[in-house]
Amino acid sequence: MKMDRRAAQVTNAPGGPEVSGEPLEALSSRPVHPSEPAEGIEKMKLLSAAQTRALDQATIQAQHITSTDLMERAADAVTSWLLDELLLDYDTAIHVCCGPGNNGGDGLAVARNLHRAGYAVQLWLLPAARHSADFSHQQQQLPAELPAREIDPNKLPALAAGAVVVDALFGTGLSRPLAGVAAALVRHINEAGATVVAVDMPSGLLADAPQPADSAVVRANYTLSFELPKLAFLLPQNAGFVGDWQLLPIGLDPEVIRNTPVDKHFVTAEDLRGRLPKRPKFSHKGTFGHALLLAGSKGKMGAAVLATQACLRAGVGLITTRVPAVGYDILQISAPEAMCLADSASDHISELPELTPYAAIGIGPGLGQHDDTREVLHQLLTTATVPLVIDADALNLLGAHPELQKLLPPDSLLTPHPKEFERLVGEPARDDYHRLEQLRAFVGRTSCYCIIKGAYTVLAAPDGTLYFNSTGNPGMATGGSGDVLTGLLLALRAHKNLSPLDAALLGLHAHGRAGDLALPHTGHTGLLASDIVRFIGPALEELMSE
Ligand SMILES: NC(=O)C1=CN([C@@H]2O[C@H](COP(=O)(O)OP(=O)(O)OC[C@H]3O[C@@H](n4cnc5c(N)ncnc54)[C@H](OP(=O)(O)O)[C@@H]3O)[C@@H](O)[C@H]2O)[C@@H](O)CC1
Ligand SMILES: [K+]
Repeated sequence: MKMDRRAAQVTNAPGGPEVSGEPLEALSSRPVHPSEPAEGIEKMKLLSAAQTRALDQATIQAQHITSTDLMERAADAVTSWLLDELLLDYDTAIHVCCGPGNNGGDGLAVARNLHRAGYAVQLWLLPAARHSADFSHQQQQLPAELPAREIDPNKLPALAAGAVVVDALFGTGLSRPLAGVAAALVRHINEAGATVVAVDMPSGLLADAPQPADSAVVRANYTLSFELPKLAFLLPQNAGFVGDWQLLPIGLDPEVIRNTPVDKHFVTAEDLRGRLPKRPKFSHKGTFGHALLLAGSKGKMGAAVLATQACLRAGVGLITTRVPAVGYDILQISAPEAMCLADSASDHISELPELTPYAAIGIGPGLGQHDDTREVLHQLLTTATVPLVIDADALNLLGAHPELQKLLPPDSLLTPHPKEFERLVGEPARDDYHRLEQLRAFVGRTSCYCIIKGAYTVLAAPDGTLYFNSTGNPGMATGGSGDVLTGLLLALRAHKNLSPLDAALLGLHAHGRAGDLALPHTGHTGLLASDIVRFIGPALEELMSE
């Protein structure tokens, strides 16, 4: 068997050239106003398990098909993926393990497809008191030469290391942690060393809620999800179960998806393309705003430099960077396009400059947590009347002095990583789901936008809607990457014609995309924050209106 271990190609996710039914041209020519919500971010809604089942039913009604037809589509999509992407050999042992519901029904149809195509399939059924109607229908369709054997808990199937296991035990219908034979089989699969391909969900994993820590969950190499991703795929605690996830289109009804209300989105390039206004021919530097950045302290001037450079590359009209005196030459030499305002203190920032000229203000990269700097932050929060982007030590100061959080102007954008977020809210999260609850509570309390950085950075809007970013790569987990994000976001917040939400979504996407564009030149290991800076321009260009 030849293995093709590609990364999940979420940006190649299924879908036509339309965004939520609205032609792209219409989106790009749409006027954008600062208060406008991010309409059209709905290409990849994150549905709950119950909503997924409802979508299944609604598709069947809307398209006048049977549930078996839909199951056949799902099974055909999985079969094609196995043949085209996993590049199965005819002599590879393929074990298809089926549960009692429609996930098991998918598995039966896949086994039948593979068997007909001449592959060496062994079919295993979990003992169950009841089966779904579609499962029973699929069972009747099995050819006589493909026996379905019931799993014997005392003699679990022998799974060789070179085998492929298709996990079709449980999908979105999982209602409780696995126990008994199911749990024993899952643990057996996990220990086998075979290549495990999960149909729709790794069995034992809930689509949208945590399961008890010691639950049996399949550790899949690949998870093939139908049409839309699940929240569970985007959380670090589930990475070991989900593996590389892929989306297989099965024609679920776009109109029904559009009308399904959700509070979580997976944001794709298709959602954002055309949302960044093109630079008009007669623009001048005032059109794109004058940003102020307060950053740097002795020994941490690199953060100020990287954020300044990123802000410039993201198309800001002008940037003035406030640095401690020690950083003046460093910044002037490293970012000659920026203006520099040196503080009277040598090693830290101790004075807030006059704020009148600025369209947006960023604070935090390399800032340090000196008492004087805390006072500067305090003054900034009480006097600023323009959008704020708050990062790094400014967040740590907010965490150490919670009374300052009450002063946060609405619509400020905070950019913590998980540890900074924990300091900000003053309490460790029990798990990734709890962290999302904390995030929602935080933005509800402060009326701010807040992200939590990670493989799928999540942005929470003040109304609690969550937006998961789809770009980026592990090479970006490197010093200075966050400073680059702050500079990029600052430039977009200074942009006159972008709403706070669009600025944040475009900035997060472009940051990850710039890292992805840098990757062929650097590899994961050699990727530096300054490489991300280099590709901000091309990444933003991809999102620009015609
Ligand atoms: N939606 C779509 O777009 C499409 C969906 N499709 C497919 O359908 C799948 C969903 O099918 P599904 O609803 O039948 O649920 P599924 O995951 O098979 O399990 C339900 C069964 O398991 C049982 N059970 C539950 N927990 C258990 C436990 N811990 N231990 C033991 N038993 C447990 C439960 O019994 P009960 O809870 O009633 O006791 C019931 O019998 C979906 O993931 C996808 O693969 C595609 O075919 C087409 C497009
Ligand atoms: K499964």
